[in-house]
Formats: sequence, structure tokens, C-alpha cells
Amino acid sequence: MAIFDQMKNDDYEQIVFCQDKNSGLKAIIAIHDTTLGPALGGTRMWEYDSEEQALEDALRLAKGMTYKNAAAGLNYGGGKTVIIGNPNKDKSEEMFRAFGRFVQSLNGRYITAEDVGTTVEDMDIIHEETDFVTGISPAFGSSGNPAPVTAYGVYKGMKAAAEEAFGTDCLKGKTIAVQGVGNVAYHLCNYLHEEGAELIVTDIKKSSVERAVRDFNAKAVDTDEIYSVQCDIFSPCALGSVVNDKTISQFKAKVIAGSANNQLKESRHGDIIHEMGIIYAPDYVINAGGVINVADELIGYNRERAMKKVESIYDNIKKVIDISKRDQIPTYRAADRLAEERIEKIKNSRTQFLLREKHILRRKNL
Ligand SMILES: NC(=O)c1ccc[n+]([C@@H]2O[C@H](COP(=O)([O-])OP(=O)(O)OC[C@H]3O[C@@H](n4cnc5c(N)ncnc54)[C@H](O)[C@@H]3O)[C@@H](O)[C@H]2O)c1
Ligand SMILES: CC(C)C[C@H](N)C(=O)O
Repeated sequence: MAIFDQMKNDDYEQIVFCQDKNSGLKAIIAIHDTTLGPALGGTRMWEYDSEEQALEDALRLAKGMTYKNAAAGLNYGGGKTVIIGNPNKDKSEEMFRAFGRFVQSLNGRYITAEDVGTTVEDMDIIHEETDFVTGISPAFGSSGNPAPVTAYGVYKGMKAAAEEAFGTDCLKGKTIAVQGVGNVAYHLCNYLHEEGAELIVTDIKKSSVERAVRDFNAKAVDTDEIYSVQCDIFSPCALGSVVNDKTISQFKAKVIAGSANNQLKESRHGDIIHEMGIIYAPDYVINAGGVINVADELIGYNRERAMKKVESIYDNIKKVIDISKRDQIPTYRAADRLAEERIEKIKNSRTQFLLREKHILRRKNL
């Protein structure tokens, strides 16, 4: 595989392949862009079919974090890690400590947190080896699990998208199909149920489905049925690429708004759903609650401040919809424009040479 060509295409800065024989760690840290600040993005643990697939996921997710952080107004760049392995059976203390040492070796260029397959407990172990980790236990004065906060942001963003599609942001009586009822979606379903929405859910994990049926009176459907159910809103909250050639023709929803990263398989799928009149809340704008929350931890965590910032996801989705209407472009392009313009402005303002404290010239007493 022509890795450098791939890096050049989307302008990635760095890829770090991490191997530790003793613990079995195989991880890929991808750093996409650090114009706005150090790369901040979670660690996913997943049993990939191939190493190529793992790399592709790390790259896509890292780029997504660049855009997510930029669009959310955070002063962080984008990066992400994937650990290759089954989170239900391959985890160990020594594996996460080994990974923590690799994170530390980047000296702050990359800061990690939770993603699919990793937990607060895993972050606490990583923290034994590095300070460049967030989403650790509240006992350390930190923010803990970002998922409930992500859910709150998705709920707010969904309301903003609903306002555009239905003329009201009230979700009472709306039917919402939720794909994947894991960490984020469980909390999302709670908000939706409280507001009086009807829920249809699916998950590959039977116990998660049963929990949603029990707690929120949700109707359960098979995993491949979720795309075609009669509903007002489709909420993808599992993995990526679910808006694709196979699924698009099945959609009945007027809104797509969920927590999953990289929901569009290819950008052309964003064009197609736009032409179909579906209001798509761009994934990295609507699911920024978690990263906003862990970013707050880096300045001394204040939950009230973090939640206030997360509420602004409502306005951010509105802003993206306004740009989309003004410029006659799909919402995913409007979101990209928002993020890219901010990064470009900062990039262009960083042109002059600065002598930093530890710069090599200091050695010559200049
Ligand atoms: N956790 C966060 O704070 C956060 C923040 C931003 C974005 N996200 C994204 O949101 C999504 C969900 O994250 P999470 O933390 O809730 O993860 P999670 O692992 O707790 O939940 C994902 C759920 O999806 C299910 N699932 C996987 N494949 C499926 C399929 N084909 N059909 C149906 N269900 C399937 C899993 O069994 C699991 O229950 C991910 O894409 C993640 O990257 C999470
Ligand atoms: C920093 C983390 C909270 C990142 C989160 N997993 C996301 O995709 O946004």
C-alpha cells in the first residue's frame, strides 16, 4: 500500500505504529493536523478484519477529529488511535500501560480519550504512564466517561435538525430509529423517551436491545431492518459508513442525526441524501459533546461550563443548515467549509519565525 500517497492525499502529519510483544499491543496512532493545537481524539479497540482496515479507520477517524475540533471552536487538532483486538477478551493492564508509554513518547502532540471499545478504567491505566490522556476517573478531578455528554449534544443537535425538517424542535410523538444502543445511544434514548418520542432500536448485542426495550419502551428490530423502518428520524449510533448505496434507498426518515463517526461511506452519499431532501446533521458537528467535555478537563474540569458549551451544538447545527441553504450545498459540505476556513485562517497567521524556549538556537547562546 502506498502509505505516503495516502497521507499526502488528505494531508496527514504522522502515523505511529505501536508494537509491544509482551502485552500483544498492536496500535496505530494517526495524527492528521495540529494547526489549531495538539491532536485530541479517542482510542478505539476493535477486531479488524485486516491491518489495512485498521489503518483506514484510524486515518478517517483522525481526520474527523480535526474537523470536529475545529468546527466546535476548540483549540485542538485531530488524531485518533485504533488498537487492534477484541475489547471483550484481549484487554490487559500491561497492554494499556504499553500504549500509554507510546502516547507519552509523543510528548503532547497527541492526547487520547475513550472511543468504541475503551472505557474510563482503560484510560486510568493509560494515565499511569502518561499525562496526555483525558476522560479518566472523576476521582482524579477529571470528567469521566464522555458518552453521556456526547448524548446530550446529539439530543440538542437532533432538535435543531428537526426544527428545519418539521418546523418544530419538539420531539414528542416523533418516531426515532436508533442504530446501536451502546454508551452514547442509551443516554440519548433516555433524553428522547423523556421528551415523549417513540423509539425503534437495534443492536448486535442482545442485552443492549433488551435494556432499551425495558427502560424506554422501545420497539426492537433486526439489525438490517433499521434502515427501512417507518420513522421521522434515523439516528446512527454504532459504527461508520452506514449511509451508503445499499441503505439510502431504504430510508424513510426526513432527518439523519446520530453519534456515529464517519456516517457517510463516501461524500457522494451526502450529495444523494441532500437531493432526497433529508436533513443530515453532520456527524462531527453533532457528536462533538464528548470531545468538548474532555477538552474542558485540560483546563481544570468544570461540568457546568462544559455542558453550556455542549448546548451550543444546537446553534452549530443551525449554522451549518444556514450555510447549506445560503450556498446551495449539502450540509456535510457546509460543515467542512466551517472547519476548513477556521484552520486555514490560523495556518496563514503562523508565518513568522518564533524562538521558543527550548529551541536549538539557544544552545549557541543566540
Ligand atoms: N463515546 C463518545 O463519547 C463518542 C463521542 C463521539 C462519537 N462517538 C461515536 O458514537 C458511536 C457510538 O459510540 P459509543 O461510545 O456509544 O460506543 P459503544 O460501543 O458503547 O456503542 C456502539 C453500539 O453499537 C453496537 N453495534 C455495533 N455494530 C452494530 C451494527 N452493525 N448494528 C447495530 N448495532 C451495532 C454495539 O454492539 C454497541 O452496543 C461510535 O461511532 C463512536 O465513535 C462516541
Ligand atoms: C475525545 C473523545 C471523547 C473522542 C470521541 N470518541 C469522539 O469521537 O469524538
